[in-house]
Formats: sequence, structure tokens, C-alpha cells
Amino acid sequence: MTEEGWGRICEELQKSIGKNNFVTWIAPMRFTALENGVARFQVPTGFVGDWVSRNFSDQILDHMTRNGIGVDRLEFTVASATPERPAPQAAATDAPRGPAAPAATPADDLPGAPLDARFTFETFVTGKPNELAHAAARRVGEAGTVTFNPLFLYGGVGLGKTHLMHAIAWELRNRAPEKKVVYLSAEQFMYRFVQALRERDMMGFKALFRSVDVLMVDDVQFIAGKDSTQEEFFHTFNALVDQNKQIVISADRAPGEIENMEERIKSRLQCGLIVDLHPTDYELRLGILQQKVDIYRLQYPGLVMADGVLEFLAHRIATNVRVLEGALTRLFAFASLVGREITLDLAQDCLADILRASERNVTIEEIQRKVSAHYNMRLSDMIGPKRHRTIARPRQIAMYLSKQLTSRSLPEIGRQFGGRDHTTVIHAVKRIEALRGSDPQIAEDLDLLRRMLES
Ligand SMILES: Nc1ncnc2c1ncn2[C@@H]1O[C@H](COP(=O)(O)OP(=O)(O)OP(=O)(O)O)[C@@H](O)[C@H]1O
Repeated sequence: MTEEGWGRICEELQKSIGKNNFVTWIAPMRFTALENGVARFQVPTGFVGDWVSRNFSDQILDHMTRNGIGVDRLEFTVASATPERPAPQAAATDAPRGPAAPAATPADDLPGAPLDARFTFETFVTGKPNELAHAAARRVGEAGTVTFNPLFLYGGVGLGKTHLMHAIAWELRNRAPEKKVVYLSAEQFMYRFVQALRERDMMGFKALFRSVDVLMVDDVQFIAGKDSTQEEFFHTFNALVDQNKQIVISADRAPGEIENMEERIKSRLQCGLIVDLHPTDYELRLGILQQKVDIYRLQYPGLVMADGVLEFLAHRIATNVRVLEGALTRLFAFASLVGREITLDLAQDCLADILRASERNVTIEEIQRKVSAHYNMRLSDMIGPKRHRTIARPRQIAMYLSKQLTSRSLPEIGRQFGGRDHTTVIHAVKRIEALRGSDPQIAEDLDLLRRMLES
């Protein structure tokens, strides 16, 4: 098989496994040879190789065979690190993100930290809260003229700062492989600096950091209060800016708000473009969940997910994306262990602790009040006996929202709606769930009410 032949197979694969999966897992692979029935590929990380081998090898073999290529198995080798720049490797993280990625450390003489193969622009879901940060990161990834220096990304925990930085590094690696791109955390910068001091090799340290083309330092707030590290960082920063080399910095807050950071550093950090990642909104969370589910569906092909579960998670887990991902991972693992469909009930059982922790404190009374005002009915009719459609439907909507937005049990919800039975609540939830899909007016009302209740 030639590289061209592999290109054709790639086109077919993209159709059969979907663009997202293709871009995340297959595109980073490089076909190297076909010998004695073994097709060999280079992959950026062991994790990518394992994942492709477990999830896509049958389909790859199938496409190859159908294209008349005699192949029995696939073999993956990790592209080795070049001395000029760190070889991207999958990093282990503390967050549950599907199967754990093996930790890999770059060669000792390189200042960079490993990159996570999953953190690319293709896997970064954009929405209102992060569109500016994403656009700025894309611009830096284009490797064109340096227009803003530094790019300073900041935002709360788990909102995608590290993901965007890795994405820039991957993009630069693809577009401008000759550039020396170094990504590392501020902690690693300090570690390198202390090590150089201990080994009396400050010349080596300075030469190394001043020779990079793009320097990316994550979580810069870490060096606040660490005087000599700050000092060295300042010199490195200035030396690179003077040479018109791109710098990208991330932190958990705006430069001006980092305590115990020298004023001259703060003002340096404010010279370029400062963009923040806002807390996620419902649409963005839903988009992220949908993307992750596409990946999980391949890992757990037999699992069925009921309608409304992702919407439920996106409503209820508004803390940060890492928690959202952790919830989904747990849900899929749990459902596959017990061999059950992923329903709203299963999600509520399995994620009770996470849901409690991210509770927004919307009460059933509040829901009843907002819904009755919206439909111009009396609050007392929410709990009263009237069964006319103009009353019963809003009541069902209020029950549905109570199930979605609070962690009250079905019997508790029933009790608060005039002592109704929990089966009435189940019926209401199912009915509204169905109407949400078939009646655009109801879908719109639900959306509006949810927004009002959450704001
Ligand atoms: N917009 C997004 N699209 C897809 N995944 C996202 C998005 N935002 C965050 N994530 C995912 O959420 C997780 C946490 O993101 P990341 O580690 O980049 O956060 P962070 O802002 O660097 O957090 P911290 O302050 O804790 O370092 C990662 O798995 C990342 O892939």
C-alpha cells in the first residue's frame, strides 16, 4: 500500500467513523510501511496507538481488505522525540477522562512538558463563553507574524486553558515543524530553574529558554511569591519578546489580580492580548457532552442512552468541564458494568454526589411560581385538583422541571404538587419529554423557563 492508498482509506474511514473520531484518532497517525501482512503506523503517543488498536483496528483492516490490500494486522510505534523539540506525548491527569493516558516525560535535555493527544482544536468545542479565547489561540496556532505578545489566557478551573494551549502547540507542530515550541507549566519552569541553580548551569538554562521560538507557560500564578523564579521568568520573557518570539501564558485570573507578583511582571503580562474563558453556558456544556458521547459510543458499542440524559447533565452540572466529563465517564462505566440503558434515573442514582455538589438551589416552589406566571394561571392551581388541559399541561411542565432542576425524589415532587402520587410525576416527565421533541412551542417554553430559573 502506498501513502496514496492510505489516503483513500482515510477518506472512507472518515465517512464510516465520523469526522470527530477521524480527526482525533486517525489523522495523527502516519502510515510507514506494509510488510508481510503487517501495516505499520507511527502515532504521536502510545495512548493514541492503544485507542486506535482497541476501537478502530477492525474497521481499518476491513477497509484495507476491501481495497484489495493483503493485510493481517496493524502495528503502531510511537514517533520518537527529536532533539529539537519535545515529542508530544499523552499526559496522565488526575481527572477521569475515559481510559487513563500513560504519562510520558520528554527527554531530559528538553524543557517542554508532554502534550495530551486529545487536546487539539478539533476536539475543542466552541460557544459564546470561549469563542474569543479560541479565536486568539487559533491565530497564534497559524504561526504567522506575531501580532499580540503575550497571549494571556485566563479563566476558572477546568474551563479549557490547558486544552487550548496544547491545541496551539499541536497546531504549530503541524504547520511549522521547524519551530521550537515549548509548553510547560510554571511549576515545571521553576523546577528547571532550581535544578539549573543546583547544578550550577544557569548558562545552559538561559541558552535553552532563550532559543525557543514559542514559549507557553501554563498556570503562571504558581510562581507568584517565588521571588527568584519570578525574576528569571521576567528575564526570559523579555529576551524572547525582544526577539519577537511568541509567548502564551495562562493563569486562573487576570494579570492585574495575581497577588504577590511583581508589578513589572504584571505590566509585562498586560502588554499583549488578554482573553478570558467565561464559565460555560448550557449550550456549550451540551455541545461538549455530545462530542464526548460520540467517543464513548465507540468504546461501549452496546450501550443505549435515553433521550434527555445529556440535557439533564448539561443543566445540572454547571461547575466545570472536568466535572462534566468525569460524570459522563462514570455514567458509561457504570451502565456498562450493570448492563443497563442510561436513563435519567440511572444518571440520578449513579451521579448523586456530583449532582448534589453542583445543585443550584432552585426550589420546587420557585418552579411552580415561574411556570404559573408564564402560563397566566393561579399558583394555587399547581397544587389544586383541576384537570383541564390549560392547567394540567403547565403543571406537568412544572413537574418535569422539578425533576430536571432539583434533586428531589419523585414522591417528594408528587407531595409538593398537592399530594399527587409519584406515578403521576413519572407520567408528566415522560409526556413532556415526548412533547419537547414534537412540539416546538413546548420546547421553546421549556428553554425560556429553564433560563429564567437558572439565572
Ligand atoms: N470547550 C471545550 N471543549 C472540549 N473539551 C473541553 C472544553 N473545555 C474544557 N474541556 C475539557 O475539560 C477538561 C479540563 O480542561 P483544562 O484542563 O484545559 O482546564 P484548565 O482551564 O486548564 O483547568 P485548570 O485551571 O484546572 O488547569 C479537559 O479534559 C478538557 O479537554
